[in-house]
Amino acid sequence: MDIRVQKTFEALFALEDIREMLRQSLPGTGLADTEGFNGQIQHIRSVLDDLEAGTGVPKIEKIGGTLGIRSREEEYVNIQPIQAAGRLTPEARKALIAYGDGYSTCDSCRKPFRLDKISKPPIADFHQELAAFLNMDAARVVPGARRGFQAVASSLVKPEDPVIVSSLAHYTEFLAVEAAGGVVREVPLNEKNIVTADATADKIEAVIAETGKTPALIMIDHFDYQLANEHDVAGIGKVAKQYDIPFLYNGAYTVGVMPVDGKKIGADFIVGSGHKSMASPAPSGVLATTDEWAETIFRTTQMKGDLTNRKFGVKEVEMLGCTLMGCTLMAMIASFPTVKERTLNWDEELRKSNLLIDRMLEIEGSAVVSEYPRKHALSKVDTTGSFDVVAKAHKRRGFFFSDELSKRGIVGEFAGATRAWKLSTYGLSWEKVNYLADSLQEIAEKYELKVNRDNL
Ligand SMILES: Cc1ncc(COP(=O)(O)O)c(C=O)c1O
Repeated sequence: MDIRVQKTFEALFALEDIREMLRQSLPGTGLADTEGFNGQIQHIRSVLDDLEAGTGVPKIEKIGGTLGIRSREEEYVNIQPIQAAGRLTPEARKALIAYGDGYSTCDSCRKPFRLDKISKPPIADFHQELAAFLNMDAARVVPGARRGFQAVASSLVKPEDPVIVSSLAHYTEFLAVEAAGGVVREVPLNEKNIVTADATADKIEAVIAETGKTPALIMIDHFDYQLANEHDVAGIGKVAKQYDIPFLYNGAYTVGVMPVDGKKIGADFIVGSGHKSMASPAPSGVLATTDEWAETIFRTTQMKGDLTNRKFGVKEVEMLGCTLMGCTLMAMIASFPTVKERTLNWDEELRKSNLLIDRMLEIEGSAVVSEYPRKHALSKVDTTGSFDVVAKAHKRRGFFFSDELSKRGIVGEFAGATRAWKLSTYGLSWEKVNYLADSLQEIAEKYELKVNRDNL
């Protein structure tokens, strides 16, 4: 179904739901049956009827505007670097409405009273599917990848313990280590801005020589947030085994967009971000582990009340009992079939990413800062020698570029950024990627920058 039609159906269902809720909560007030309300529902219905009959063109923009629906994906080419793979599926949007109440997932919570054990809706099954999806033994949902780092660091890192991270590690890894009292030790990048297995082993040796302590944990991002370069996680997994150091694989930029096999990588922990890469609302994420570590990370409380003797033995300490409740989790579950499916199309996403970068490199003075050819849909480019030259002489300065892009229906770049900036092609159709590439070259030529189309 056309995405605009799908969204319109959703809007209709939402309005009908709201009307029903108002009828139930405020019966007899007529609030739910005003002329405007019913008229709007009627109007949307007729538009959809026309569409079905093949006779009408829907004025979706108008309907979307009335309901406040964000329509950036349908009407624009959105190159926002970090939102692309987190955008919700229509199924997730429906789940948000249906499960909006905070504890709505808990209606059928029965013994042993824990989120990951609930069978209706099928939350327990989802946890198993998540673990299988990552080829790990156990999984929990967490409020963001950062809470996954925190759970692991808090379980394994003691005060003053060194923890190995990448020189491109995300700041939330630093904070997780700091909260546990540990100290980060960064692995340097090689000349291609990659973290290698050898450099990791050297850093471990250096830390042992300096502190007399074996690091308590290694945390490495498969693709980092600055350049989206791919780091040698499988090699680092082997090094971690050799030194007997637990290894946390940060899949914030991979879990949900490309296949991730925890056992193959040799990861003891896999952390993913729902709102970054799993078409889920914030804050959501996943923490998966092996049987070897599950009891440590998902340990249950031993605490007993001194006056009441109360115990809550089934609750997991690091999860604070239960984690994602209500619509956040249900939307994650609703998107999961699509998410699983789309990881199989990663090669195609890479072809689109490379097509765009190739065409951008045809603009004289443009460069790619990320490794190239691209292995990710997110890239950092440097247009200091092209669009920024124009910006310097333009009365709108750096904003000329955003003006030109938005005139062409392209959004999501950081307004005013004409030097080094990030963009993502994730989820864009071929048509949109080609249009984007054409537009960039068109803007370049408009301002007399040379475009070498030799590769075409
Ligand atoms: C590489 C990387 N790791 C972790 C995170 C944190 O993810 P979350 O927002 O799910 O906690 C981010 C978020 O920007 C990231 O880019």
